[in-house]
Amino acid sequence: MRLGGRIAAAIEVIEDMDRRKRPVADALKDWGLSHRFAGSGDRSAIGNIVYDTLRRRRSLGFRMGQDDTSSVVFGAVLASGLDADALVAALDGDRHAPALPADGSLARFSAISLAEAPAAVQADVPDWLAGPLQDSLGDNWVTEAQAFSERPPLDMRVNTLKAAREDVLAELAPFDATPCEISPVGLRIAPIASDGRHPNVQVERGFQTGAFEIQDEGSQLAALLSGAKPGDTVLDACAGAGGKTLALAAMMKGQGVLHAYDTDRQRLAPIWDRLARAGAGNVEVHAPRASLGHLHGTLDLVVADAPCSGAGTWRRRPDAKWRLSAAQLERRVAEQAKVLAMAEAFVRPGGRLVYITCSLLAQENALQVQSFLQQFPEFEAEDAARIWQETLPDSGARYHPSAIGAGCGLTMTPQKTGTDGFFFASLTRRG
Ligand SMILES: C[S@@+](CC[C@H](N)C(=O)[O-])C[C@H]1O[C@@H](n2cnc3c(N)ncnc32)[C@H](O)[C@@H]1O
Repeated sequence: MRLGGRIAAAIEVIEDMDRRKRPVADALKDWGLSHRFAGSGDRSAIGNIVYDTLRRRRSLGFRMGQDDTSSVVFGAVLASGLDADALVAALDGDRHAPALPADGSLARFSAISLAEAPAAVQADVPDWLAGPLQDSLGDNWVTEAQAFSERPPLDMRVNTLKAAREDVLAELAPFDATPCEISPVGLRIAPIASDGRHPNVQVERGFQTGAFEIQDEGSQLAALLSGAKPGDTVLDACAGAGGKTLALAAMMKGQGVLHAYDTDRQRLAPIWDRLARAGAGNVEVHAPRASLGHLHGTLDLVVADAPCSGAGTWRRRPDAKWRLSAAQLERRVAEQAKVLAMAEAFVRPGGRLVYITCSLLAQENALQVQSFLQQFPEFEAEDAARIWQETLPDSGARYHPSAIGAGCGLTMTPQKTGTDGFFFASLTRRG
C-alpha cells in the first residue's frame, strides 16, 4: 500500500471507532480482518497513524484549522515529520488517497504555534478534564498531559523466580532492550520509531518459559513499593489477569501465601496459565463469589489495585482519553471506595493496605485515600517518600520522591518517572 491508502485506512478505522463507540483496538482488528491483502508493514503503519492521531486529536485539529477525522489524520502524518509538499507529492496519482484537506490547512499546520491554543487543546484533553488535571498535577499540568501524548516504550518485568535480568537482557539484545532506569527487574524497548512496530516478544523463549512478562515499569514499581516479602500472607484483592499477582509472587520467592481475588471471572481467567508459566507456586486463586471471610483480620498485606479511569495509560489507550466522562469518573470513584471498604477488613492489626490506581486524577487517588482515612480512622497513611527511598535507593535524583509528590501517596507519570501514570499509597492498621 502507498501512503494514500494507509491514510485512507486510518480515517476509516477512526470513523468506525467513533460511529460504533468502541475501543480503537477492536476497530483496527476488524479492519485487518476485512482487508486481508494488507501486509504486516501496512498494518503497523496504519496502526501508528491511528494511535498518533488519537493521542493528539485536539491539537492536530487546532493546527489544521478543522477537526474532522480526515484533517486530523493528515495532521498526524505531517506531525510525523513529512512536510506539506512531500505529502502532496507522495499522494500524487495515488487513486486510493483520500481528498486533501481544505485549502490552506496544510500550510497553516506548520505556520501556527500551539502556544496560541487554549490550555486543554495544548494538553490534548477534553475541556472538562482541564480542571481536574490542573488540581491533580499542579501548575505544570499541560506539560505533564503532553507527555501522555508520546508513544510509549515496551516494558518487561523479569520474573526472578525463573531468571536473572542479565539473562533476559541477553536474550532480548537483538531488540535493543535496555535495563529500566528505576525498576531493578525491568527491561525496556524504546518507543516505536516512524512506521515500525515493537517486536512480538511473546513468541520468544523467555516469555514462553515464564522468564519475563510484559508490564509497564510503573506497574512494576507499584508492586515493588508494596513491600511484599517472603513468608507474608497477602491478598491481591483486584487481581484481574494477574499482572500485580505475578510481580508479588516473585517478591515473595514462593514463601508465604498469596491470595488472588477478583469479582470478574472473565478478567481473572488468564491468571491460571500465567501463574503456571511463571512458576508461582504459592498463589491461591479465589473464584468470584468465593467466601474469603475466614481471612478477615489476618493478612499482613492487602493490595487493592482498584478499577479506575485508566488515565495513566493514555499513551497506550488514547481512545479512552476522549471517551472518559465525568459520570464514568464518578462511578469509578464509587467503585474504589467500595473496593477499599471490602479490602480493609482483611488487614491484621499492624498490617498494611496498599492502594494503587493507574490514574493521575486526585479524585481517584489522594482524595480517595483521605476519604478512606476519615471513614476508617484505625488506618494511617505511611510516608510514601520514605517507602520510595527505602525500596528504590538507586533511583537517582531525577526520581527523588519530592519530585513525584510525596505525602499520603506517590504519583508516577511519563513526565516524572518515564512510566505510565500510577498512584501508590500504603495505609497501616494501627494495632
Ligand atoms: C486495575 S484492574 C486490576 C489489574 C490487575 N491487578 C493487574 O495488575 O493486572 C481492577 C480490577 O478490579 C476488579 N474489581 C472491580 N470491583 C471489584 C471488587 N469490588 N472486588 C474485587 N475486584 C474488583 C475488576 O474486575 C478489575 O479486574
